[in-house]
Amino acid sequence: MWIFVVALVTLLILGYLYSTRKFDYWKKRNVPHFRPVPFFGTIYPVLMHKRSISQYLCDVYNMTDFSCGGFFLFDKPALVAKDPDLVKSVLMNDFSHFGDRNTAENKENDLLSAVSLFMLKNSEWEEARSRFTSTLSMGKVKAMFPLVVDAADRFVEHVRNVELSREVTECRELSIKYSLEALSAYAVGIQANSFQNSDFYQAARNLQNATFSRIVHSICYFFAHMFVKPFRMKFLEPESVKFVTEVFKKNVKLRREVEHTRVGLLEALIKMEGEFKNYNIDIQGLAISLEYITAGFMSNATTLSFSLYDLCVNPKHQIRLRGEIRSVIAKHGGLTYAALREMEYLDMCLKESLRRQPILGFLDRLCTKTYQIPNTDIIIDKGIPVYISLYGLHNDPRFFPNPEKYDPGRFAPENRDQLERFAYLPFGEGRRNCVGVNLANMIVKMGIVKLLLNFEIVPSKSTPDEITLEPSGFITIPKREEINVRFVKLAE
Ligand code: HEM
Repeated sequence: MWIFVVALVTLLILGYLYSTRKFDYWKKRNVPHFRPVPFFGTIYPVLMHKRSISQYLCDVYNMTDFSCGGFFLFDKPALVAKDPDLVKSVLMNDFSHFGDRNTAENKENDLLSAVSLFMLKNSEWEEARSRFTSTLSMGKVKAMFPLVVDAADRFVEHVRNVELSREVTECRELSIKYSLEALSAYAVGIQANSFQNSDFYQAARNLQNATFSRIVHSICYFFAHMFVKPFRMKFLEPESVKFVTEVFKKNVKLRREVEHTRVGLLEALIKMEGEFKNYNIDIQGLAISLEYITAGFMSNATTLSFSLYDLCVNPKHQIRLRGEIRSVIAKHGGLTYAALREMEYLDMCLKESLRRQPILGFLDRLCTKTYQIPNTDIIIDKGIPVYISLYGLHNDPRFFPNPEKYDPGRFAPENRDQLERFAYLPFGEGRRNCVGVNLANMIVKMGIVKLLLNFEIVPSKSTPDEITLEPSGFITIPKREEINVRFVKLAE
């Protein structure tokens, strides 16, 4: 018994000493920081599900007026870059020090996530990025336009047949269906039939569903790497990955057997077999197709639903936008790719919604070489994660006066010069920015345009004054059943 007690006390003392050994890291460097507690560092609000990762990083951002703020991931010091010049250095100028993300490496148990562009590191990332980018050239995105129009037409048809008779429509769920419909025809080569709640829709929906287990896994992938390998964690829900993999393989096989004239992602992935070394279509190819869905469809959908909410509760902007849409379409003789790109007010509205609710609330980078913060004597070591809080920057009154106000005018051409470029980063920046930005813009804008051409979006009896967010997961998610609106048919 005594031996057991002594062993336990010794273990606790050793654990305490180990977990606190770096707790003077930020103090020594005069960087303002949250005060850590043994074993947990400063991130217990995230572990207790009181704050999402994004909210927590915003708390660090707001804690200080200094150019950066420190905190502790368990025993490990980490930094939030606050000053836009420092943000620029981390994301762009000093990319050679910050080329990787601080995500767990887990090739053994979770190969498909490990080879995703989001997770890859070093030279493997460079190669994968050029493969991924080649599937999203301007020409390819333009070629997707008819597929997106088709999906948007089915979206309108669904609203007309099903939603118009409802008092309340939950906008996010609806946007998820449209977004998957718009992406899957290109990315997996099938019509998703989301509006009929198909099996494919269910599987894609579940890939990153905010269940307790997925939330724990994503917190560990970003913040607590030491648990990922021992507990054989997987970033995406395994059963859904299996389902999407089968659909992918079946459709690749079909494409090989029958020559297709359509230019889709699968054709591009097959073509890569002769073009890239270190490329296997069943691993790297599948990872690209899967990442279109994981990185793309929820982000598009949530962005669209926030935009529709903003237009619903700001009717004067909705009316102005509808006016622009009609006049640009009339000028072009139809809703063409060029017409969509010319809609300036649409662009301003979307930018403002992404400012208020960035879908990824933070960017993360890993310091891979000792680094001196410019114009200071602060040196940070290799291995220190550096975060950029998009919530913090996008809601900072220094860069966006009255940040709580919905004001698309901030992004009007005449105001663009006043914008602090590195304080507005909904798609990230630098060489690791969002590879799907053009496609995302096309899909989200098309959804807004088609809906506004056919319907008025008005508040329902349960439309909230403000959207509250889930304090979990790593992407921004509104609370369940939160974005409620009502669709009303426009007078002919
Ligand atoms: C409105 C929708 C979207 C938003 C707001 C969004 C936002 C972002 C952000 C903030 C990042 C991190 C950038 C950084 O660290 O600097 C990112 C990365 C990424 N996004 Fe998107 N995204 C959207 C849609 C898409 C789509 C449609 C795709 C795919 C077709 C996509 C694929 C990716 C990939 C693969 C990365 C990782 C890039 C890399 O590490 O090289 N995203 N996205």
